[in-house]
Amino acid sequence: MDSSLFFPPSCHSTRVSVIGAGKVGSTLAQRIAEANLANVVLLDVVEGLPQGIALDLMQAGSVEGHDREIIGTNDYADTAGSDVVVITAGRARTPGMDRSDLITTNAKIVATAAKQAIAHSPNATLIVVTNPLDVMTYIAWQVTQLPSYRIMGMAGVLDSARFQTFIAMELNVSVADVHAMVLGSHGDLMVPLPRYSTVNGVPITELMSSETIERLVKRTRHGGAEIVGLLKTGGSYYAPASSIRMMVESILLNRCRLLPTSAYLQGEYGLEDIFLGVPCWLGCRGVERILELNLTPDERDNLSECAESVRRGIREADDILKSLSLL
Ligand SMILES: NC(=O)c1ccc[n+]([C@@H]2O[C@H](COP(=O)([O-])OP(=O)(O)OC[C@H]3O[C@@H](n4cnc5c(N)ncnc54)[C@H](O)[C@@H]3O)[C@@H](O)[C@H]2O)c1
Ligand SMILES: O=C(O)C[C@H](O)C(=O)O
Repeated sequence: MDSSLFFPPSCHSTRVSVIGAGKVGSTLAQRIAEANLANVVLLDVVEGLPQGIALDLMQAGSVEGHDREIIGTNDYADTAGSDVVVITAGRARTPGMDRSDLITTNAKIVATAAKQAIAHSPNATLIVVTNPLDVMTYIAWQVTQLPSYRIMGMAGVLDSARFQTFIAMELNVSVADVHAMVLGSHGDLMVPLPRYSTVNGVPITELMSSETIERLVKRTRHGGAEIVGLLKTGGSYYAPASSIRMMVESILLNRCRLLPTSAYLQGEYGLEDIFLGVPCWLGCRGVERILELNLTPDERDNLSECAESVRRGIREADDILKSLSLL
């Protein structure tokens, strides 16, 4: 029998490359394959790690019932032609650390990873996850020179998911009805927006006292540190992987969902030349459009404070990368 009948020439399958096969990267690979969104290439510097995880995930696929290919590799050539590249490579913080303490280690990792990944996939949309998030997204943009709409950072979906969870837990209602919005930087200064957070359209300001809302806002701002304090050896990864999956899906399926995203600002919210969390429509071109919400003077001031702290981080990262001739 002619075996070519069983192996027709392969056609283009959507491909997502995940750089960094640690907790977040490997969980994301699982989420993407099990949602049947795309084939996945998982890359790490540790030999055997991405290969082992990919093989394990492929074998899970035979039970989960998807035919997605998951490749593990240490070679960027295997990521060629990716539609989306996600960077999760780098160190995670441990108790007592701030995300900004990771700048020295992660700036170098992200700069090298972004450059190599985009060299092999020049048409990809790039999503940065490594912390400190808004600083690392700026670094990736600087080294790749991608058009700004094709590069973004994931944090707002995760921070909003945390706020949504805490609201649902407090009111004892289904989280499916809760929609929340968190803007700004991925750090203690982030800007949760109770005015734009609702239970099936009803603003939470109608459902809770201002003291309760303030308590939930504070818990959201420290949501990452709360998990780091419990896990001790690193940070969260299930909710981050779900959040990245949602962004990847909106891009690959051109769903144009309105998601809080660290995006390049060129005058929006009175800010320029910075990546910061703002509401964006994500579609096949990446950041299709940024929504400028009406903010109160306090909310605007909080956003400016976020921008200042991100700028300090960018200056620190730039100095490190220049000293290493990476910029
Ligand atoms: N933006 C967010 O909301 C968010 C959420 C969770 C985690 N994070 C961040 O994501 C990063 C990864 O977290 P994790 O829990 O998966 O950490 P992890 O330690 O489990 O995994 C990191 C992986 O990166 C790999 N790596 C290191 N240098 C590399 C390089 N040059 N090229 C390729 N791979 C390299 C390591 O070998 C490791 O496997 C951390 O910086 C963490 O703070 C961000
Ligand atoms: O808190 C961390 O260090 C990881 C991540 O940014 C998170 O918010 O869970």
